[in-house]
Amino acid sequence: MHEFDLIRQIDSFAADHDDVKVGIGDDAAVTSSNAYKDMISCVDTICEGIHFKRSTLHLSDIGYKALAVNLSDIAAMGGTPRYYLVSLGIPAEWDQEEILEIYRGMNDLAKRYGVILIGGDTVSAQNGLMISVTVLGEIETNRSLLRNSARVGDIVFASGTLGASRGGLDLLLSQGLTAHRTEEEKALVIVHQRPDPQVTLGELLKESGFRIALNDISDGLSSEIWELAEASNVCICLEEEKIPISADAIKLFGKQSAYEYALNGGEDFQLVGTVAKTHWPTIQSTAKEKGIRLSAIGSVEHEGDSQVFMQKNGERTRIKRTGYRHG
Ligand SMILES: Nc1ncnc2c1ncn2[C@@H]1O[C@H](COP(=O)(O)OP(=O)(O)O)[C@@H](O)[C@H]1O
Ligand SMILES: Cc1ncc(C[n+]2csc(CCOP(=O)(O)OP(=O)(O)O)c2C)c(N)n1
Ligand SMILES: [Mg+2]
Ligand SMILES: [Mg+2]
Ligand SMILES: [Mg+2]
Repeated sequence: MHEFDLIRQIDSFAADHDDVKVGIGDDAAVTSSNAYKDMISCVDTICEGIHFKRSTLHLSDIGYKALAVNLSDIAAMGGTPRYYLVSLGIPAEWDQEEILEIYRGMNDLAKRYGVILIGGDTVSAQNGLMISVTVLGEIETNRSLLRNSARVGDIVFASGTLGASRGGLDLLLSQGLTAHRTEEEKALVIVHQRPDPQVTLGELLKESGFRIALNDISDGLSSEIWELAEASNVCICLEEEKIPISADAIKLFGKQSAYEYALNGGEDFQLVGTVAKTHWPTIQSTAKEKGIRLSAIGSVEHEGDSQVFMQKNGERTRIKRTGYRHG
């Protein structure tokens, strides 16, 4: 199985319909709701052994993260999350109190964003806990921020810092859940266990009214930037020195590994996007007023050929799409 190939083949079953504004291929689907609003829907699943182990997430973190990864996809559309449904596949060794603790973690995050649990499904499973969350959100008609909106001359930007989640995962896999940790170590671990979905930033970018292409960083910057380039059919060049690498990751793992984690580690759940150069200072300062860091990390150079390069000291190399891939 090859994740991206499989999805491309599955896409041939998706019929066109006037009410489907965005189907397979972006962070979430956009469908007509009424004259004023579009509905935004997404589903992401996390599986024991693949997305978490008992040694990497507390029970409450499993719930928190299962919802957070979906709020992140709604944020990547500029949408507002409203409702969620949860599907569970539960192996025999998991007991009821453990599952309820997972829900407590999910509820912590749901309350923060006013997202309401409206249903789900519960089945037994043979190997490993599986938790799949569907989030339904909304946005004003035709205002979604899509991956295919990048244009020549745009600034490429990223929110927050990158590489922390993969650093945190390294620490958790080597030290376990309950180790005594330094402040820097704690900071990385918390990003891995309880990533902060950028819903406020997504809404703020949408509110700007500017043409903005947007994607969230689940698989890694290298992979997400390729998705923007391919969806928009443009060539993007990033500047290595401008990538906002987590300072804690640099301190603990050194600059080279931290850079690798920022590019390919994934699960930072920050946003990466593009905006016209003239609008960049406005969105950067609006975000700053809300305490959100946005960094310019590159630019969109030409169209007609999707490519991504990394530039350093005047030399450029083609970025490999080495983010996380299932299969
Ligand atoms: N099994 C599937 N059937 C139908 N659509 C799918 C399937 N898996 C993924 N997709 C769609 O493919 C696109 C890419 O999915 P994915 O890479 O998981 O997005 P993201 O990284 O934003 O969560 C999305 O539009 C998603 O809805
Ligand atoms: C135990 C463990 N091993 C490895 C990882 C790293 N990892 C698992 S899935 C993943 C990518 C993100 O998940 P995916 O299902 O591809 O999310 P999507 O792109 O659909 O949002 C990463 C980096 C992890 N979180 N935990
Ligand atoms: Mg996404
Ligand atoms: Mg997904
Ligand atoms: Mg996702």
